Amino acid sequence: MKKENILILKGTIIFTPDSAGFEVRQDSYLVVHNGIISEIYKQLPAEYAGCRIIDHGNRLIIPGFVDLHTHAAQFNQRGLGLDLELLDWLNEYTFKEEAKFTDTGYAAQVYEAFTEELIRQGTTRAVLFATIHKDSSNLLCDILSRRGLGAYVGKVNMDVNCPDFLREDTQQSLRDTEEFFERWSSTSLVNPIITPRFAPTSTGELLAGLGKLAVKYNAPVQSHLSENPGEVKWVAELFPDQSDYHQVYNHYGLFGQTPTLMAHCIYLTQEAIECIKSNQVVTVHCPDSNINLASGIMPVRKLLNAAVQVGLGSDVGAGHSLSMTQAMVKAIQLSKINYVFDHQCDPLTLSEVFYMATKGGGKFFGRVGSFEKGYSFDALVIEDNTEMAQKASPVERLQRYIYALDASNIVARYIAGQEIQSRI
Ligand SMILES: O=c1[nH]c(=O)c2nc[nH]c2[nH]1
Repeated sequence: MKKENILILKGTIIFTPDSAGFEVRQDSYLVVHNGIISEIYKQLPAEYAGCRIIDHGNRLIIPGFVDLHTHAAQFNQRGLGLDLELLDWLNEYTFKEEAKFTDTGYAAQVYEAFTEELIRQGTTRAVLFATIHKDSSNLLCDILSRRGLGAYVGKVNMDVNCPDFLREDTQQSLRDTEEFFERWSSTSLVNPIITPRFAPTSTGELLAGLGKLAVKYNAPVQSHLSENPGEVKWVAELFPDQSDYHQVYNHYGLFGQTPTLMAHCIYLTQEAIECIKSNQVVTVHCPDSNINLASGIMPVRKLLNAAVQVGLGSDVGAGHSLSMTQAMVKAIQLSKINYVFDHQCDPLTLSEVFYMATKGGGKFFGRVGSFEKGYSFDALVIEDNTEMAQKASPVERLQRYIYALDASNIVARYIAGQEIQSRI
């Protein structure tokens, strides 16, 4: 291996090989070959003599964060209309904001700012909704690629039950989606994902066409599921032939037939939980959004006990921040509120939410989110040089960073072995 292809970082290394606890390697060397983790050493072997070593002293080195669900086009709308529930919030604010993305000039401005904030917050991989507009969706992929981020990007599909200015012709929607796939399928860090907005804004014809595209491109799928009681009732009225909300997606091959993410998953029947599990659908907990729109509390402990995969999402703009540390904190806080009312459901632990925000969510991207051998080197270096840091254990320092410090404590970011610069 040529020495210029080897990167070595020294510091206090923390990650979660599984959700039960942290692996801590104090004062150690993390060795990366061509962007892939090779080994962690306490003493650096002689073969690495002469390689470039970045010595971070006592700083924490942790995996980069994975945001499994957020809406890039809603970045400018953060904090607005959050006294409404889902369906009114969509009609009063969200659809009007997303309509602006016919203008690629506006899209460029928003998507540049959004991408900068993702980087600043330490998110290294994200699964994104754009809008129905093909040109501005392409622009989002261009910007993410240029900045070196890892992402799945969805050109959104909607052909019914939405304002005229956002309603697509079904066949045009499918053609645009296929063009988007042709353009982005074989790129390395930024890839397309099939994205019907949710069942209510989709005809059966659209869902059937998207199911065929998912098979043709072996493409991942994302959508929303069972977020709000009014939405769940509406889906039952719109799709009377399906026994349950999730069956609408399942019927059209959009529920685990290829890797699938479903955001929210709050109001799930036992049948839905079993289908999610057997189809290996990944559920996404969006605590900030679920609080803001008074949607409810996702039954995370119940899903984990049923061996369902759960990741974390910031869900901007219903969530008001792209911070994944705040998503972790809110996931724990919500689980504690839930515990007060239901002692059967233990609160989430720090290592469980950290796992969700790193290796758990990272699985959707492959070997991402951990520092085990063979994983992509996606990492953050955290500076917490306070008096408390001198006295605390590494896990206490991580806990304090997650709860009480912020993005300004991130001093370096790596994605697939490349250092990524925040401009702030
Ligand atoms: O939180 C949400 N944000 C959205 O944009 C959306 N669309 C459908 N369902 C949704 N939920």
